[in-house]
Parts: sequence; structure tokens; C-alpha cells
Amino acid sequence: MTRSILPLTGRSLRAPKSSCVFIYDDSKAPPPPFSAPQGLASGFFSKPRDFSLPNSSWGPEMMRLYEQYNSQCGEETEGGENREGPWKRLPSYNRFLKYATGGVYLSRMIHKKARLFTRNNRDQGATFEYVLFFNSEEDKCVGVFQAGHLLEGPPGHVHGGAIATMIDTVIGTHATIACGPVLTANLNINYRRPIPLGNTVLLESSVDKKEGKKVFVTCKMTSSDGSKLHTDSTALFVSIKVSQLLLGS
Ligand SMILES: CCCCCCCCCCCCCCCC(=O)SCCNC(=O)CCNC(=O)[C@H](O)C(C)(C)COP(=O)(O)OP(=O)(O)OC[C@H]1O[C@@H](n2cnc3c(N)ncnc32)[C@H](O)[C@@H]1OP(=O)(O)O
Repeated sequence: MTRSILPLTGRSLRAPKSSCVFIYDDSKAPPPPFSAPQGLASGFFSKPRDFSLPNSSWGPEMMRLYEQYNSQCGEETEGGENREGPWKRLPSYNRFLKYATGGVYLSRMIHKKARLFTRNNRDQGATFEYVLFFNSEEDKCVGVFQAGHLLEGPPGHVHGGAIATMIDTVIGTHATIACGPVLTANLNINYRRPIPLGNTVLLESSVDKKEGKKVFVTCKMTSSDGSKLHTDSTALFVSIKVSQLLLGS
């Protein structure tokens, strides 16, 4: 069962013993057509919106791939039993850090109006519609991405920066799962074929190598049926201490 908050117990987060960082969302956007997960946060904040759940803007290809992976996800059944599955859908909120137990009110240390920019548009379907799944047995992360009309670069096609953003999102998440808090140090992208606006594409990442603080990740972006290669990319992520970001050191 997905949770509405996600503790990031980074090994390098210097904070009191019981500390964890909560990812939350305070969107006033209408709820998605599927019920959002209940969680601890609802006791403190408005109900978080999980942006990775289907909404009415998702087209048939986006829905097909979502169902394909979601049907292989482990979950808690209505009877309270756990169904096994190799994949896990990763929930997604529009804000990372608000509150850390131990008394640190993080949003005051950062910026209270800050929002994750892939999730800051309330016009469903206009920009980044995506969902990520992770398979821990195979150590694979996939992203299903439907590119909205506000992401135009070349006429009728997706902007290269928006494509890079989605690649960074998938491989950044994968690197975080693999190594805890990281930053992108280097990202190389070969753009092989433009992506028409409105199309759904599939991103697949794998961790190639870990070397001390460094983790090397690769990613391919293909058409939804896998027949066309849109990009191939490699990236280097470097582990950081979260306090490095918060304190600006
Ligand atoms: C269930 C769980 C769900 C998880 C849920 C996850 C949620 C999470 C989602 C995230 C999804 C969005 C992901 C966005 C990710 C960004 O967008 S990050 C933002 C863009 N990146 C930045 O702003 C980074 C800016 N750069 C820096 O801060 C620093 O340069 C870095 C990258 C932290 C490295 O600095 P440093 O820690 O001092 O490291 P340093 O000692 O210089 O270098 C370490 C090693 O890396 C090498 N290195 C460093 N930079 C480079 C480079 N550019 N090229 C080659 N080698 C390099 C060094 O040579 C050195 O190698 P060795 O000597 O050890 O062999």
C-alpha cells in the first residue's frame, strides 16, 4: 500500500535520533478520480495529492502502461492481506520537505512557496504527466511519461529541456533509492528522435556502477511500444549530506 508521506531516512541526514524527512503535498487541486492514499500527514496537513495516480488527462497509452506495471505491484488487498509483486509504484507529491521530526520546520529554512516544478501545474495534462515504478529484485526503475502541450520546443514536439527533466527525474529517483540523497553531477543525453507532443514514452533506467560517493546510471527513453528509441543517456550522481543543501554549505 502506498503511503501519503515518504520518510527519507538518509544516512547522512544530520538530525536528532528519530528524525526523518517527510515528502508532502498541500495542493488545492481537485482530487484525482482514484482515492488518494490516507496517511499520517492528513492529521497535520490537508490531504496530499499523489500526482502519480491516473487522472482524466491520461490517454490510452499512458493508461495501458500504467496498468501493465501497476498490475505487477505488490499491494495490500481489501482483506488486509499483502499481494506479492516485483514492482512498486512510487507516489509523487509536489513538495519535498516541509517538516522533520525533532522540531526542525524545514520549509522555513528553504522557501515556503517552493514546489517541485514537474508537479506545479494544476492544469492536468498540460505539462508533465508521469508515474514511476521500481523493481527491487531487478534493480530497475521505469517512468511512464505523457508530454503535455505546454512542453513544446520544436513545433509540435517536446522541448529537449523537458526531456532532460524527465530523464533526471527517473534516474535521480533510481540513484536516490540506490544510495540515499544524491545530486546530479553529470548528465549526457543523445537525442535520437523527437517526441510529438501528447505522446507517451517509456523511460527505463539501470544502475551500472557504484564507486564511493559516485553512482553511475543509464537510461533509455523509447516510444510506448518500445519500437523507437528517443534518447539514450548516462549520468553521474554524487552522494550528499542533506544538511549540505539545507545549510547551503
Ligand atoms: C522509495 C524511495 C523514493 C525515492 C524518492 C526520491 C525522490 C528524489 C527524486 C529526485 C528527482 C529529481 C532529481 C533531480 C536531481 C537534480 O536536479 S540535482 C540538481 C542539479 N545538480 C546540482 O545542482 C549539483 C551541483 N554540484 C554539486 O553540488 C557538487 O559539485 C557535487 C555534484 C555534489 C559534487 O561535489 P562534492 O560532493 O564536493 O564531490 P567531489 O568530492 O567534488 O567529487 C566526488 C567525486 O565525483 C567526481 N565528480 C564530481 N562532479 C563531477 C562531474 N561533473 N563530472 C565527473 N565527475 C565528477 C569527482 O571527480 C570525485 O571523483 P573521485 O575523486 O571520488 O573519483
